Amino acid sequence: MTSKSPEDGNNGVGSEAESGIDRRPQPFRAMVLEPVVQLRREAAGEDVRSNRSPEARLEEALGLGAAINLNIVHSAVVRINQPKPAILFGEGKVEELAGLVQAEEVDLVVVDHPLTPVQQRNLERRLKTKVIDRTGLILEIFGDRARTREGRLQVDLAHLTWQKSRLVRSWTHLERQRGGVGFMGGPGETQIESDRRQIQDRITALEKALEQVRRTRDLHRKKRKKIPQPVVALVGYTNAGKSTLFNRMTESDVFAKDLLFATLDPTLRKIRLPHGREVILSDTVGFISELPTHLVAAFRATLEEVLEADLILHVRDISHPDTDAQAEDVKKTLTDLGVSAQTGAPIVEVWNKIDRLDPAYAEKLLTSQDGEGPVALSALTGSGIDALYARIEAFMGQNDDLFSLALPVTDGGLIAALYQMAEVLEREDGEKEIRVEVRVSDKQRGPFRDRFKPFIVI
Ligand SMILES: Nc1nc2c(ncn2[C@@H]2O[C@H](COP(=O)(O)OP(=O)(O)OP(=O)(O)O)[C@@H](O)[C@H]2O)c(=O)[nH]1
Ligand SMILES: [Mg+2]
Repeated sequence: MTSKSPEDGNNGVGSEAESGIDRRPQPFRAMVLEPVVQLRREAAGEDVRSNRSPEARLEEALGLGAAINLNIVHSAVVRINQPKPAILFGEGKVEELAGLVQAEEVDLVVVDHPLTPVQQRNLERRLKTKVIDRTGLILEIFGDRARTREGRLQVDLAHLTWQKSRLVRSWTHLERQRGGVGFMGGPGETQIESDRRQIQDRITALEKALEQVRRTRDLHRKKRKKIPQPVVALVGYTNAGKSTLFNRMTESDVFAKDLLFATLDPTLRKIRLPHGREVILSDTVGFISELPTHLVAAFRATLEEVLEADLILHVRDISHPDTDAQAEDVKKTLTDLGVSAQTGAPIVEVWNKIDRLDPAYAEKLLTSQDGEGPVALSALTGSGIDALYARIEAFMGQNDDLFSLALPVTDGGLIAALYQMAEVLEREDGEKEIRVEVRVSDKQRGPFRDRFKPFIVI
């Protein structure tokens, strides 16, 4: 649940002074490179990246850059015949890039490909500027977005674990927090080296703090479990439209933007479906291809809402050229998280953004829904949303039980408990007893019977 405490403010960078003076540092002049390793593509039969064209991948990388407000002055797909262990690219290419970095006054080079610590360091030396890879960039975005205490702790932990595993100087948002000015202001290499022990100490401290936060969360969740509403979780690739759909369904206004990783902290809200049933809807962080595994792990706690959901809606941007590859990535991440078709909650695909499709095709999708396959809709315009409600209701309703009860009017506690555990469909207050018709969900059936058995009429 998103909670804002006074300390949950900005991460330091980009916060504006009360006086209204904009103290934001100028955006970094960045260069984004999309390496295409020919050999690797052939060898990597199951590499999902190879399902995407280099241009599409570059575009996503640019989106990631934009998500952290980089001023991208140059971008290119770079073909590599054989990756060089020391510098990834060929000698000639590095020379050329170094010239470009100088000419364009580039402060940061993003390489959308995993870099070994050695490659990163060598490239930084040769290009005379900061170099980060995809993981580094995603960590930066997450660091920038995390608003709740738990979110920040998780990102810090993921960042430190990553840093420790690489044992190499790299700028991090932690350094910025320590008072640096933006990306470049961190301490020097020797300091990081000497900090290595401190990194471990901080990791231990963070793990402890997270444990505490999680315990509190657990308590909240246990409390929630006592309420009868089932949980419906929205998952999907970043920018698929989860938050937009969440806002439409909850009539609320969570942050939804054409921005990768707009949402980081989970949000839960209760909604009433057209037929009266109440469910809790949860919006969460989006997934992306090659989401670093330790980041997935760090966000496990956050994603527990998803793991424990009664129904998962997999929101897809069906208008995106890479929608199939994105769907594969999401499924893979869900599997990594331990949600599978066999063991986890049922998953319904929601094909979003049909307003961007050819109208005839969109119409066909809308009219050919069979109540079993994907639900096509537009979160933006609202068309098709009723079919989604109907689907959720069908899912929720299929295991419901209806009961008639006669309760003594004198027992207020009992009646309060009834409203906690069941959905009251009808109520008739008599002199001595209250007659009610109720609907009880699958997961409440056991406790409900234990408590109300003597009062059940039918
Ligand atoms: N045309 C169109 N645009 C949509 C639709 N749904 C969402 N969008 C747009 O897609 C962009 C991303 O929407 P979000 O709701 O922020 O996506 P998200 O899945 O929450 O993204 P993250 O939080 O980054 O994972 C926004 O610019 C939305 O306005 C839709 O049905 N049609
Ligand atoms: Mg979102």
